[in-house]
Amino acid sequence: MRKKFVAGNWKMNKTAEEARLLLNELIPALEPFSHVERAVCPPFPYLMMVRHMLEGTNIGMGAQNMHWEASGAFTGEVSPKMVAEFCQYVILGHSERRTYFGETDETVNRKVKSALSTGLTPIVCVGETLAENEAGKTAEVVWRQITEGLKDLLPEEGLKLVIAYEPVWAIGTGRAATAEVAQSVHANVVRPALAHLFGQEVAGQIRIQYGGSVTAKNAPELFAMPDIDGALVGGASLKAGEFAAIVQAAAEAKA
Ligand SMILES: O=C(CO)COP(=O)(O)O
Repeated sequence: MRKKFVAGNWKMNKTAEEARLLLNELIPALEPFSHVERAVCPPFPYLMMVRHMLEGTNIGMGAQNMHWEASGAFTGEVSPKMVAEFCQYVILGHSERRTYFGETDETVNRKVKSALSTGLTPIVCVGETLAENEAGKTAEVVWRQITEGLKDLLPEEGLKLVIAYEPVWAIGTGRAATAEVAQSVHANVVRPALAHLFGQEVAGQIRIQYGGSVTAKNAPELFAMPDIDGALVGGASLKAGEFAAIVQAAAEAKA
């Protein structure tokens, strides 16, 4: 049985004060749903503050990116160790990083290996663009992103991964994939690609989140699907009530 996992990707949003206010509301609202794994992923400058605020709760925290090198002359970058001082998770290979910051399957692969060797749980994002989707290339693109992005890992490392399927056309558009479409990609592409790398048994234990315009309204339908093991939430994670309602939907899901 895979434990549902809902993470909020705040992206480049909120002032420190707004972040503090959001968490003041969010922490008590998330408290009752401890059988769902839940995490917030704030911008780097707030990690220390948020770590303090989450002390004594079982709400996790992730960073939104990191470099693969341990240290050195990489102006503006943050190392895996720096992230691991504060966080359990790190989002890697988000489509916004691939699109705007030149990340590739190869750099994602380096980052995943570094994150794992530093004890972080990578949330590895994959997903096709609208053009790729319309050209019927979803399976091909997602298969490549997984098999290249996660290559040369041992099955026991595979076990520690979380995958987020985030179709680019669904991100921030208000046009989420239907539960059936997301389920089909999770079950027919993502999990088989994981099985190809790590074997069926390991693949069956890896959580696959869906991301892209997840709201309190569409979350119950998504979470009812057998291979949708949670969500990576963008816009809706910036509002305490909305994010808590998504976590509640995960807590109440039958699948
Ligand atoms: O990119 C996302 C999470 O990483 C999804 O963003 P939205 O929920 O705003 O569509």
